[in-house]
Amino acid sequence: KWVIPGAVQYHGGLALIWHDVIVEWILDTLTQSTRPQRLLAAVHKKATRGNPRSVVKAIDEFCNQNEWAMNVGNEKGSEILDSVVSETNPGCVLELGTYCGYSTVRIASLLPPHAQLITLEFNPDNAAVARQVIAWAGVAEKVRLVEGESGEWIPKMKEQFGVKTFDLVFLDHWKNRYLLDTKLMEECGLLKKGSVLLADNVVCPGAPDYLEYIRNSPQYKSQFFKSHLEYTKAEDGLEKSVFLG
Ligand SMILES: C[S@@+](CC[C@H](N)C(=O)[O-])C[C@H]1O[C@@H](n2cnc3c(N)ncnc32)[C@H](O)[C@@H]1O
Ligand SMILES: [Mg+2]
Repeated sequence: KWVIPGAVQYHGGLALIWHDVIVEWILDTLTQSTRPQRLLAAVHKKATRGNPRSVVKAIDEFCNQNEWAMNVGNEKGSEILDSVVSETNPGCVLELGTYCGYSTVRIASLLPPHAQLITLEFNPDNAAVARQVIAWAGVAEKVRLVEGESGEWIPKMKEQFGVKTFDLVFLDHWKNRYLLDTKLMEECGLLKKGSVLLADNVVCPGAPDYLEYIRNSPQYKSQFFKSHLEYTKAEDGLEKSVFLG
């Protein structure tokens, strides 16, 4: 366990430098493994195969007790992401940024029968871990994990996967891509009246250009949900934006 200075818990920028750069580098060096590999080991040890909520719980325990990781986390997950998924009851979902599959499992476990979730991840090591986490959770048949860059794959969604439009898009990849990929989804005709965009980390690390666009565009009705950066007390939140067509 790490004794974390108060400033690191409450200051988003410091928290990210500490957990996502310094501690990760130290632990990777000491253990000769990667954070996603350690997270996967915790899933295998603590979660029940075929039980998605036990996978989510095992990852949250690992991140609260052992080491921070960039999953959406339990606070934002249970209070915002789960509610939006349940209210939207989507048939077709796109997730941008899979990492280890934590939010993928959370979303997939709430989908109605026959719904499909496509999740994009460009880091092959993360994707390899995510595949195993998704399989362990027993939600693989609802999930198509696509390895590659969002900018390259969004334009191929219709032709490669037969997608008409997405009912829900969870944006949680690198923050400078939120705006570009939203405009790309619009251009590619992937949004319809009522499609919901849910963007994580709009405060920390922050996506100011995205917020400026989505809050001022007459094509969206947008709402902010205040919360905290995953596994910390630093300010963060999600932006839910409904496409009005
Ligand atoms: C914050 S993590 C995702 C966390 C995950 N949604 C969760 O809550 O469990 C962001 C991930 O997006 C991936 N990523 C970043 N930019 C991307 C892009 N343009 N296309 C595909 N993947 C991307 C990164 O490799 C990283 O694994
Ligand atoms: Mg996030």
